This record gives sequence, structure tokens and C-alpha cells, in this order.
Amino acid sequence: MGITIGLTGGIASGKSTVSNMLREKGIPIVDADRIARQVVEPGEEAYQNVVEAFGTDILQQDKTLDRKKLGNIVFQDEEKRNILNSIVHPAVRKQMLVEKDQYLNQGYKAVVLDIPLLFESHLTELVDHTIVVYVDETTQLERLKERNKLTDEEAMQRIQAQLPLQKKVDMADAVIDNNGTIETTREQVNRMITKWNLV
Ligand SMILES: CC(C)(COP(=O)(O)OP(=O)(O)OC[C@H]1O[C@@H](n2cnc3c(N)ncnc32)[C@H](O)[C@@H]1O)[C@@H](O)C(=O)NCCC(=O)NCCS
Ligand SMILES: Nc1ncnc2c1ncn2[C@@H]1O[C@H](COP(=O)(O)OP(=O)(O)OP(=O)(O)O)[C@@H](O)[C@H]1O
Repeated sequence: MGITIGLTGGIASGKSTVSNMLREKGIPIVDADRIARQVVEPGEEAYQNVVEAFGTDILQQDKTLDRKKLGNIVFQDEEKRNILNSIVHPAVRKQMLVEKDQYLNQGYKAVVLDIPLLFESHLTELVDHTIVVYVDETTQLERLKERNKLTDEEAMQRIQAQLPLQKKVDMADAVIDNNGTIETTREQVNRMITKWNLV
């Protein structure tokens, strides 16, 4: 009853770029980053737990999380990152499964779960196939620094908070090379849609 694809990669390797291309073709996407933001909105259970673990210092005046501040804390401290993960990930996993089932029950042939930490968090059991969006290290660093306005050091810390991208490539069922232009990436995405009969 429908195929579930896990889409992953490294930070700023191009997952959102690829998932937007898939969405344009009519394939539903369940985005773990989006859900991870929703589950820590004020009033949610995970929000309460994050504030208890990290203190009110990580809140903005309107009581929402100061994501930049929390990011600066957890990306330079593995122990703190593990604490945040242990609060947020179970809620994300649960909601992803709910949304995936909704799409499959609606009759879609395939649904894509866009999960940055698909391999790190041992979530491959949730999917039938894995796709890794790959870029080389220099391109990754440049695109990350540019997009998030980070220093070299901040960007390196974020990259190092994940499994090396090459390891993910080795574990993937399929790889999309996003070093080139948007158009060359789109061609690879379209070939994959045809090969796996996703729409
Ligand atoms: C630390 C937080 C507050 C920083 O927020 P910010 O808005 O700056 O970044 P955003 O959420 O858009 O994430 C950007 C990228 O960072 C990477 N990333 C995020 N969290 C983690 C993590 N715990 N470990 C490794 N990489 C991570 C992912 O590649 C992600 O795509 C936020 O990333 C967070 O709450 N992380 C914990 C939840 C999580 O693991 N999310 C990732 C998918 S479940
Ligand atoms: N082929 C490309 N050529 C030039 N720039 C690109 C290309 N693909 C993506 N980018 C840019 O690189 C940055 C990272 O891409 P994107 O946001 O899709 O990555 P991501 O893997 O979803 O990142 P994250 O998981 O960290 O949110 C963005 O600013 C995007 O516009």
C-alpha cells in the first residue's frame, strides 16, 4: 500500500531543494524540520520539557523558543544536543507517522519523509528506500555559511553534529548529486520519479 521514501543528506546539502521538486510533481512530503518546529511551540508538551531542561534563558520575549540561542548551545555540546534530541525526536517520529499514514490512506502512490537525521536516529525502519542528497564538503560549507550567515567555525560545528555525508552516501539506496546547477539536480530527481514509479 504505497511506497515510503526517506530523503536525507547533510545540513544544507539540498534536501529542501529536492523535496520542493518532488512536491511540484505531486508527491507528498513529510518534513521533519517543520514538525520539529511545531512540537516546540508554546503549549506543546515538548516545549514545556525543553524549557525545563534548558531554562527560560532560551526563550524570546514572546515566550517562543530563541532558536538561534538554542542552536548555539546544542551544536557545540553533544551532551546538551542529546538532551534536546531525547525530548524532540519522539514527538517528531510520532507525528511523521500520523502524516505518512494520512497520505497513504488518501491513495498516494508514494510519500517522502524528509529527515535530516534519518541514519543518525535509526529511522530507516520507517521507510522502504533511502535517497541521499550529496554535495562535496567545500560546497556544503559555503552554502551553509551563506544561507545561515554563520562563521566558518559555527558552520563546521553544525556539519560535525551529523554523520559524515560520505557515510550516508555509502548507506543510501540512491544518491542525488547536488554539486551542480539546480537544473542538473532536477533532471536526476525526475529520473528517480520515473524509475521508482512514484506518481
Ligand atoms: C537546535 C535548533 C533549535 C536550531 O534551530 P534552527 O531554526 O537554527 O535550525 P533548523 O531547525 O531549521 O535545522 C537546520 C538543520 O540543522 C540540522 N540539525 C537540526 N537539529 C540537529 C541535531 N539535533 N543534530 C544534528 N543536526 C541537526 C539539520 O540538518 C536541520 O535540517 C533546532 O534545529 C532543533 O530543535 N533541533 C533538534 C530537533 C532536531 O533534531 N531536528 C532535526 C530533524 S528531527
Ligand atoms: N544546486 C544548487 N546550486 C546552488 N545553490 C543551491 C543548490 N541547491 C541548494 N542550494 C542552496 O543551498 C542552500 C541549502 O539548500 P537546502 O536548503 O535545500 O538544503 P537542506 O539540505 O534542506 O538544508 P537543511 O537540512 O540544513 O535545512 C540553500 O540556500 C539553497 O538555496
